[in-house]
Amino acid sequence: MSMFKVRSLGVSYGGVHALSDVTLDVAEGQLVGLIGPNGAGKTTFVDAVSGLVGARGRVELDGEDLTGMPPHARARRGLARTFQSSELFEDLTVTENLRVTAEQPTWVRAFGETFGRRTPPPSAVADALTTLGLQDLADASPAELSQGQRKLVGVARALAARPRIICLDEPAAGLDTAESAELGRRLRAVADAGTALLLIDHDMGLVMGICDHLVVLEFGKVIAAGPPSRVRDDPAVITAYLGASVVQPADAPVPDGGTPSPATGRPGVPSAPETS
Ligand SMILES: Nc1ncnc2c1ncn2[C@@H]1O[C@H](COP(=O)(O)OP(=O)(O)OP(=O)(O)O)[C@@H](O)[C@H]1O
Repeated sequence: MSMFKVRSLGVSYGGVHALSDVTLDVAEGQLVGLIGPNGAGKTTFVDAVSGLVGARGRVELDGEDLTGMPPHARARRGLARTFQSSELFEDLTVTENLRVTAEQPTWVRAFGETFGRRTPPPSAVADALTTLGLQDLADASPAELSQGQRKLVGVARALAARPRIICLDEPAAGLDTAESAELGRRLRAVADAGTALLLIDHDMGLVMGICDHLVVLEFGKVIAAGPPSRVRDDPAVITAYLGASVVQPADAPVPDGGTPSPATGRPGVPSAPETS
């Protein structure tokens, strides 16, 4: 059953219709990928559902209407997100970075509990470190971490707030293949443990390999949705990624995910990862 429901979401920046009538569902523990060429509206979607930009339509979490709520109120109800350029607090250890989201000031906690709001338990930080495989780095400072580890800490920090869903905006950007694969394994573990994920990324090996369901945007509209195996063969998706002028036979080799097509400069057609 759908836990996160978005209905007919629309966003316009002046005359630019960045999103039009986008509907999307995420079930508990489901990992849904939101993909599309550059400028398709993916970040705008996350900005809109998290309340950072005004939008038409409706956003619902666990049956509660979030539409019109400010970002902090949506976060309090369990909607977390990461940013494309999410930075860690460099003066804090990994554990302390997680505590920033996990621990609320006493008065906020008391106020929230009075009105029945969720309060993350003390184990939230330890659980997030374990799920992301970061226990051995708990006392490290961000300067000591690799790029891949920093991304894992960013996800752990969102997870430490015990959200119902995390929207991840390009978490694999800048990672090498091995780091991206490790991130994928950890994201799958987060979802399998019950936290829903909405994953935006241009790394098609990652997206195709771990997502349960994909939604594809082009020019702010949904052009395809379904399981990865079906979406990757959808003619509208192939055209969106390669450009309308390029006709690609079904069995033709495809460029790697994220590699610009020479014809269009757009990222490669979604391709399934190789399985070993
Ligand atoms: N603040 C803004 N003001 C005006 N136009 C904007 C603004 N933010 C985004 N846009 C436009 O909205 C459209 C969608 O942009 P968005 O960043 O959501 O796409 P995206 O799919 O996330 O792209 P990318 O994969 O490159 O990150 C684009 O045409 C973009 O130029």
